[in-house]
Amino acid sequence: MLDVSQLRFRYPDASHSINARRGFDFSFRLGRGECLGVTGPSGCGKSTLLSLLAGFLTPESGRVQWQGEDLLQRPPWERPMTSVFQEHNLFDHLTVHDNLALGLHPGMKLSKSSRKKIPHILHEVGLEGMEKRYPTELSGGQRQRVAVARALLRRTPLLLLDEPFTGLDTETRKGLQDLLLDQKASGATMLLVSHDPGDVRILADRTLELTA
Ligand SMILES: Nc1ncnc2c1ncn2[C@@H]1O[C@H](COP(=O)(O)OP(=O)(O)OP(=O)(O)O)[C@@H](O)[C@H]1O
Repeated sequence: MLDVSQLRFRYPDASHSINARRGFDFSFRLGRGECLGVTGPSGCGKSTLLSLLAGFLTPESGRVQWQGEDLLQRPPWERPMTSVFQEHNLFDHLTVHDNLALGLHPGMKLSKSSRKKIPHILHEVGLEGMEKRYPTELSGGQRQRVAVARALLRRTPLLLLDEPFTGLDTETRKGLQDLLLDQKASGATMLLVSHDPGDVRILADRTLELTA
């Protein structure tokens, strides 16, 4: 279970937003294999919550536990989670293949069976044959699909998804949703930030509605 309790945070320079000045306070619990839809108006703190969980921001106080273990003590790279943000998920100087290989092994040392996973996942996200392209040679939606593919390959127990379907056509969106539903069925726990009630309805078991 992911147990987030009274996780408090305030941006040091929050002068330009009432919401951020007041500070944020998040509490919820999420079981293994569940998806929490995080919704609310622009600026209510959805991305802030994901950054706190991922360890990119440090809370003033509160608790984040996964399976009873305190995650706040761990640096971002040692937390059992993968994030997909709205953009800037990929390394522009690496090919699609190498971006995915990094998801499988930090030193890109892949076994034979791991190597086979790359063309397979590219096929699954509708990008077969694009291994040698660089992210700058892809559309925004294609880059997003590579980012989701990498998150799926990593198979971490927790997935933090911030508007992962932005800019995707209906068919691609449906394909990625099916992949994420499969991942959920095999036990992945997810937080899904989305403005789209349809995405939330399809993937989320519960919603956390944040207010501005
Ligand atoms: N680095 C920062 N310094 C100061 N304030 C910030 C910083 N980053 C975000 N904020 C403010 O904190 C609030 C929450 O931002 P956040 O990005 O979490 O909102 P959000 O709910 O994800 O919005 P959106 O739906 O538009 O992506 C906003 O008012 C934003 O202006």
